[in-house]
Amino acid sequence: MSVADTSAWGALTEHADSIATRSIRELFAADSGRGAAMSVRAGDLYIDYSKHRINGETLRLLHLLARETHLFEQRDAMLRGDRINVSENRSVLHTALRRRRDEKLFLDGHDVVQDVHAVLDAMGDFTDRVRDGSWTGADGGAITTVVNIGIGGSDLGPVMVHRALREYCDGPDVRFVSNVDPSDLLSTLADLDPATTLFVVVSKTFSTFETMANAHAARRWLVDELGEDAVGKHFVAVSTNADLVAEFGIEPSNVFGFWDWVGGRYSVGSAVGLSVMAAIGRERFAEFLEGFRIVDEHFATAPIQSNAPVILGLLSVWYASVLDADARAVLPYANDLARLPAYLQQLAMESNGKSVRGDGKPVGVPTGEVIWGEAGTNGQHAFHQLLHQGTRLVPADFIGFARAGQDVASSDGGTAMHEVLTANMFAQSRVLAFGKTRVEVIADGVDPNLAPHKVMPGDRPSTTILAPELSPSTLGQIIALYEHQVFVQGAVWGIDSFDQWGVELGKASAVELAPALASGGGPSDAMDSSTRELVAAFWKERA
Ligand SMILES: O=P(O)(O)OC[C@H]1O[C@](O)(CO)[C@@H](O)[C@@H]1O
Repeated sequence: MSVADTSAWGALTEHADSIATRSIRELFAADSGRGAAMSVRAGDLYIDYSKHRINGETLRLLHLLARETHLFEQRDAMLRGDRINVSENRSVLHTALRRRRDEKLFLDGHDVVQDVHAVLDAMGDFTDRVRDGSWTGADGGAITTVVNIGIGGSDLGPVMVHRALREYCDGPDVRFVSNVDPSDLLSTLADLDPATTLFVVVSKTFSTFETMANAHAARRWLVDELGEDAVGKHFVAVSTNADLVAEFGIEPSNVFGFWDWVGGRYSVGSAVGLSVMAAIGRERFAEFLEGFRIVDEHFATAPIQSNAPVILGLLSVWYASVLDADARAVLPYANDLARLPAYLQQLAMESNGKSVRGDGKPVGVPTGEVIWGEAGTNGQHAFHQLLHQGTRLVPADFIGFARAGQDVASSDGGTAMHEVLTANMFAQSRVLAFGKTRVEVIADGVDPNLAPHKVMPGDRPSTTILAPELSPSTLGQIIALYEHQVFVQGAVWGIDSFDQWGVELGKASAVELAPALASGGGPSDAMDSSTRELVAAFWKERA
């Protein structure tokens, strides 16, 4: 059944008209306990969802929507390993990656938790050796730099986590190459010595064009300097495709596997996190996985009223589908989380940027969200103007931390910079929600002619996620929170959130066009007129 055919859907669309008559300011005025009532804890995360365009009736109807779309049955099906990725006939078990060693989860009669821990042990042994210098390069020296080559889910997770846990990195320098733009690889290798460099080629399929192009170029760079025999000491792989890895020349003992039941964008807790483990060590990586597990447990067991991913997932459906919001801003008030918006773009948009349901029928309501953002306070000096006074509805997620890893005094010498940062975060969500009326502006002595420019409409929704500190555990908790939020959206919409057919045609088209841009190529009459002219312009410029 389409979400649009549920009784909750009809009631929510009617309810949207009535909630539109009451601003967030009015909703707060009517209930002095709203801030406490509309907040929830998941593990170490305190999540405030009070500054939304909702009241008790909205939540009641969203809960009804969850029940009518069998959200909890779908959650349980995912967690026990049913093949809920219907278009690829696969289980979806990234949650198995964070199960404890003594747990069991049988898939087709086989305990996958044992497999997960066997790979984690192998990753731990390998990264211990890289970190303590006993894994040596071809000339007997220790490895000082690890270069992760991958793209999409084989890059965004490791990049984001490595940067987020910067203060925990005490292993080799780790760098990332993803783009097929040669400048990415060349600038990364420019100051490196092949003798002390280790490449981790990460590709679930081991056939992604960009990754293979970069891996082969890196291989040539290494072999030119150290010879063919050096490859085994300087290349390891993370993949589910053992045959193609062997063809590349990487020894089976240097391959860290994962499984078809881990989607690329859900894979940072698998062997895809190998370079992160090299940077932070196996103990910290275990804490990272434990963070995920804490929120997995919460998602699996908390009642609907206090289940954070369920609440956040239903709220995002409310905005995206009922209130027609196209976008959501993700605003981490932590510079080390600067890559979180990019990571969440893939997680949310590759998962739910779809218009048909798992059964191939149209979803029938607007789906997906354009996720974007920037670390605070930088965003305040760029796009917050539109958030505050523009005409578009853009719900925002603020993410902050009570403690900074390192802190310094602010300009007044008394306040710490982290306190200023957090004051900015709280101020932004407050101003977005409550705004400033004309009466208040004029009471401040503003010229009435200028007042319209200074009125802040308010009524701009946001969620605030506050954690004690940015640590491996809290980072795992935040990622799992978002993973499950995305699951909830997809389940309500009836979407298969775990395939990505939409990116395939573009890849095939690039392969088809490549000869026209390679030497001896050029425009052809078979091309559409725009592509033909672009190819012609490309060749003209090259000449
Ligand atoms: O790990 P692979 O197989 O190289 O794929 C990389 C990325 O390409 C995609 O398949 C499509 O962009 C992503 O889902 C995936 O994360």
